[in-house]
Amino acid sequence: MVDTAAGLKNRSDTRLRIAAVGMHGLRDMLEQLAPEYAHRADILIIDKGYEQAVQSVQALLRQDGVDAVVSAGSNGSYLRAHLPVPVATVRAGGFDLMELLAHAARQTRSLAMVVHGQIPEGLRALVSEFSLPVHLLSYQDEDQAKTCVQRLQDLGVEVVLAPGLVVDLARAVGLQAVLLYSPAAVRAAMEDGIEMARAARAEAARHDRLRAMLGHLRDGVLAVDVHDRVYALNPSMLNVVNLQEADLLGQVLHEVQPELSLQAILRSGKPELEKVQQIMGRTLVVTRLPIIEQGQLNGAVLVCQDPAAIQRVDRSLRSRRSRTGKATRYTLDDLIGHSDVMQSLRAVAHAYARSSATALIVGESGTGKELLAQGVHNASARHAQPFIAVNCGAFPESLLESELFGYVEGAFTGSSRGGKIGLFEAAHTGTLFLDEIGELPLALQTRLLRVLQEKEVLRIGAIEPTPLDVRVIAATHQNLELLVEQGRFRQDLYYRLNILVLKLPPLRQRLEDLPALMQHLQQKLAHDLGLDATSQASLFHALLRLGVGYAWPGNIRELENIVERVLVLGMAGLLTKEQQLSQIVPELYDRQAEGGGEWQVRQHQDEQRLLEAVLAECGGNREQAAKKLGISRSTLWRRLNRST
Ligand SMILES: Nc1ncnc2c1ncn2[C@@H]1O[C@H](COP(=O)(O)OP(=O)(O)OP(=O)(O)O)[C@@H](O)[C@H]1O
Repeated sequence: MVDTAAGLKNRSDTRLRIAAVGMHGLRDMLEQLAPEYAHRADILIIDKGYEQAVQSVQALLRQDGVDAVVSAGSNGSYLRAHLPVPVATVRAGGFDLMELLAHAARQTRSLAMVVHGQIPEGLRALVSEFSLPVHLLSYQDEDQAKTCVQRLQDLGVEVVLAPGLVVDLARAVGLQAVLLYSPAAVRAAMEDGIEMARAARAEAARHDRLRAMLGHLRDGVLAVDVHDRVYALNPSMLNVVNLQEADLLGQVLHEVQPELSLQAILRSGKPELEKVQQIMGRTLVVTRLPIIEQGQLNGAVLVCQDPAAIQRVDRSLRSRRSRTGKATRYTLDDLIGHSDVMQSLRAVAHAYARSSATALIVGESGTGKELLAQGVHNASARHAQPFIAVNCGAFPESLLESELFGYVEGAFTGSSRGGKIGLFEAAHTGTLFLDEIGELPLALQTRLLRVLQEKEVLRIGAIEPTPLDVRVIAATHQNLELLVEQGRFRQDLYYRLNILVLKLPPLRQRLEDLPALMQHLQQKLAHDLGLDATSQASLFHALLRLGVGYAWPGNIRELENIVERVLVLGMAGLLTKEQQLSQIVPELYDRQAEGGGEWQVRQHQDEQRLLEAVLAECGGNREQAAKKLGISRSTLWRRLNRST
């Protein structure tokens, strides 16, 4: 952070130190008056002018420090311009000056008064009002002071009232000169100096505290004054903007770093809270605040937060508050099936995992939509972040709204204290799986569209939206286009969702995957149930045979249920013979469930693909293939012939 009080080392517990700078007459007066202030400050008298005086004060600053300087005239102005500490100057004027003037006018008719800088208007008025016989002259620097003395001689002035420098020059050419500064004016300057020193000490202490505080902050902080000039910043801010302190400190912010500009705040005096902004190629959460002191706008502060840091805190809060986040179990490797359609689906799913765009999974119930969604999430860069699944058809509208979007405290009667985060927020940085999206009521479709477009969520009853980074994967078993036509699904939302589409085929269209699926489910369930399934090989052969001729309306979930049923009953000794299968899995025997003529035709095609797949797997060995399918060699031969 900038050291505004450059001359102040950490001396908050030591005595104030005042450098009193003056030569000749002023020096004498300073020496005379210094003991009066000995109990309040160390007064260090410097009998030098201009550059030499600056060097002496700087040497003191380097040693034990100086809190303030007291000086007068052009020397005082010079010191003020060249030193980093406050400078109090002796001011000649007012009643004090009138008294001096009246006193001198009584002694001579040829009087002059010389002042440093502008001749005060009051002095001019006084001279003309009382018709005082006084020449008024002024000077800015040493050269002008010499010219001034020359002029005094030309005018035939006998007595001159002037600052120390002119007094010396005048006396050197034989003029009678009186120091312009009265003891009262010098005392007033000493008082000013002590007051300034005290204020500077307090400021330095405040500054140190602030610096220590800002140094510990992880957020980048920067402050500007009313003129947009940077006067404070911390190391974190330099990290954020990747700049050196000198690039910003003392600079006009909007000129050197327009992206950070605080001008709007300096104009409006209104805060701008937590805006997500790109700064130096980084996404940051930026807050801009006005600095208002005693009702006056005195500057502005910029706070830059790294969203990753916020998210870490946020996530731990969310995980404490939300128990809804499900652990994912599946990867894309768990999506069993070697059929062409499944192979290309897996490849497309891997490609979609690389994107963060909204994805839509279409498939009948039980085809593995959630498995696929989890697989995409786990193959994506978000895999370590939450995966949250919600079934849009499982809640009444009002409940679903608060589940999805959350609410603020007092949003409605009965709302919990402190409000509640919605599933969108709970899935922040991760994936939200919206199952049965076709069931989403129209009003919520509008809200969902807003979230997808704006990437921010507005809790029920809230005014400020919360920025959000969630990948949405929606799923449906319905024909969304048809729902759009019927006015039950928003067309714009449909187009938003219909970007990356994954179509899961029903099991009956990929019966060649049946053996692998059945084997996988058998092993998985046996493992889950702690059973040994190897003894049931013949039962499963029979099951596979039956399955090939079945329409599987419940798809893989149905297959899973049947496999489980056979496994459990078989192990319990209640199912020992193939013949008993008709009682255990009657659906596989029920021709009604096959769904009519069209299915029959497709079923034969599927059967053909299954036979060919198994045959290929066994390298054309019909005996092995028949064994695998649980049918006799002759049946296999017959079926292959029937298909051709
Ligand atoms: N290709 C597959 N490979 C292995 N298991 C699968 C496959 N597809 C689905 N499953 C299993 O089938 C069951 C149902 O899958 P999932 O819940 O993902 O289906 P869904 O389409 O989301 O169902 P619904 O639409 O009824 O919610 C799960 O236990 C899943 O593990």
